[in-house]
Amino acid sequence: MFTALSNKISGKNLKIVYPEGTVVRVLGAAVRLNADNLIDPILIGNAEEIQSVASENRWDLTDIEIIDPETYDAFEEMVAAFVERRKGKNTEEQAREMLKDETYFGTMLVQMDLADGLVSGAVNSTGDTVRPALQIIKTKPGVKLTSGSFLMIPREEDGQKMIFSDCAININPDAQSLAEIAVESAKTAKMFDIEPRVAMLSFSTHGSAASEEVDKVVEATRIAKEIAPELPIDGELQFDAAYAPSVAQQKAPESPVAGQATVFVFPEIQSGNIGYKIAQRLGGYQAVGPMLQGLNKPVSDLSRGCTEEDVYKISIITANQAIMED
Ligand SMILES: CC(C)(COP(=O)(O)OP(=O)(O)OC[C@H]1O[C@@H](n2cnc3c(N)ncnc32)[C@H](O)[C@@H]1OP(=O)(O)O)[C@@H](O)C(=O)NCCC(=O)NCCS
Ligand SMILES: CC(=O)OP(=O)(O)O
Repeated sequence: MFTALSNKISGKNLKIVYPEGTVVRVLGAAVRLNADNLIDPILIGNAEEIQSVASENRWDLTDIEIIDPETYDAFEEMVAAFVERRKGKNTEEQAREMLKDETYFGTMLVQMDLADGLVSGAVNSTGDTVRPALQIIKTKPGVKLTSGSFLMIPREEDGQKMIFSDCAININPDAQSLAEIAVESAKTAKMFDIEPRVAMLSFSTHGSAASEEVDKVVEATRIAKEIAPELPIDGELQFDAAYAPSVAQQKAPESPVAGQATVFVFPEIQSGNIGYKIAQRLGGYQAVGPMLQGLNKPVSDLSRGCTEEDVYKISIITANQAIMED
C-alpha cells in the first residue's frame, strides 16, 4: 500500500511543512523522506536549534529548507493575506502575534500555495494543531465539517485494513454531522483501495437497546444513506456485529455491512479516540493519522505518542492528498 502511495509522489518535489522542526521524530522522518526523494520538507523554527538537533543525530540538512517566522522576509505579506482570509475576525496586530506561532505560520504557507501540505502534532495538542487549519484553510465546498480518521493497519501483511472515524475532532456530533463524517470516511477508504462498507457504531444492534444515543446513530444512518445511496452503510451496529461474521450472523443476518465492515464510524469522540488507541496498543494495529477529512488543502495531525515511522507514513498520505482529485 505505502509502496503504491510512495510511487505516486516520488520525484514530484511536493513540499510538506513541519512546524515542529526541532522534534527528533519529526526531523528524522523529514530527513528520510527527503533522502527517499518523496517529499521536499520545509522545517519551521530557529535554524540553529534545528541544526543542533540534526547534528546530534548526524543528519545532513543541506538540501532541506528551514524557515524561521522571526526572520521571514515576506512576513508582512503573510500578515496581509491572513487578515484578508479572516475577514474581520482578526486584526493586523493579532495576525502579527498569531503568525509567530509555527503552526499558524506553516498553515499560512499552505494557504498561500507556498507548500502543498502540513504535518504536525507530535508535541502540540490536536486543538492547537488543527485550529489554524479550521480557521484559515477551511472546508471544501459542499463539506460542512472537518473530521479526523485513522488508517488502521493490522500486523498480518494480508490482513484487512480499516478506517476508524471520527477519533479526533468533533466532540459530540449530531446526526447530520455523523452522517457527513461517515460519507467522508468512505471517500478516505477509497484512497487506500479499501472497499468502503460503513458501520455506524453503537452499543446496540438493530434495536436491541433503546436510548437517545442509539436514536442519533439510527438517524445518522438514514441521513448518510440519503447523501450517498450507492454506499453500503448500516447501523446501528455494535462493534462485534460490524466486525465478526459469526456475531453478524446472529445479530444482523440481513445486513449488507455486518461482519464485513471496513469503515467504522464511532458515535462521538470519546469512543472513537479510546477505540483506536485500544486497537493500536492492545490489538497491535498501526494507527496512521488522524488524517483530516474535508479540508480545502491537506493538513494532518499526529498523536503525541507517534513514532518516526508514523510521521513518515502520514507525510506520504498528506502528499498524496495534495495531488488527489476530488
Ligand atoms: C477542533 C477544536 C479544537 C475546535 O475548537 P475551537 O478552537 O474551540 O473551535 P471554535 O469553535 O472556536 O472554532 C474555530 C474555527 O474553527 C471552525 N471549526 C470548528 N470546528 C470545526 C469542524 N469540526 N469542522 C470545520 N470547522 C470547524 C469554526 O467554524 C471556527 O471558524 P471561524 O474562526 O472562521 O469562525 C475542538 O472541537 C476540539 O478541541 N476538538 C477535540 C480535539 C481533541 O482533543 N481530540 C483528541 C485528540 S486527537
Ligand atoms: C490523536 C490523538 O489522540 O492525539 P494525542 O494522543 O496527541 O492526544
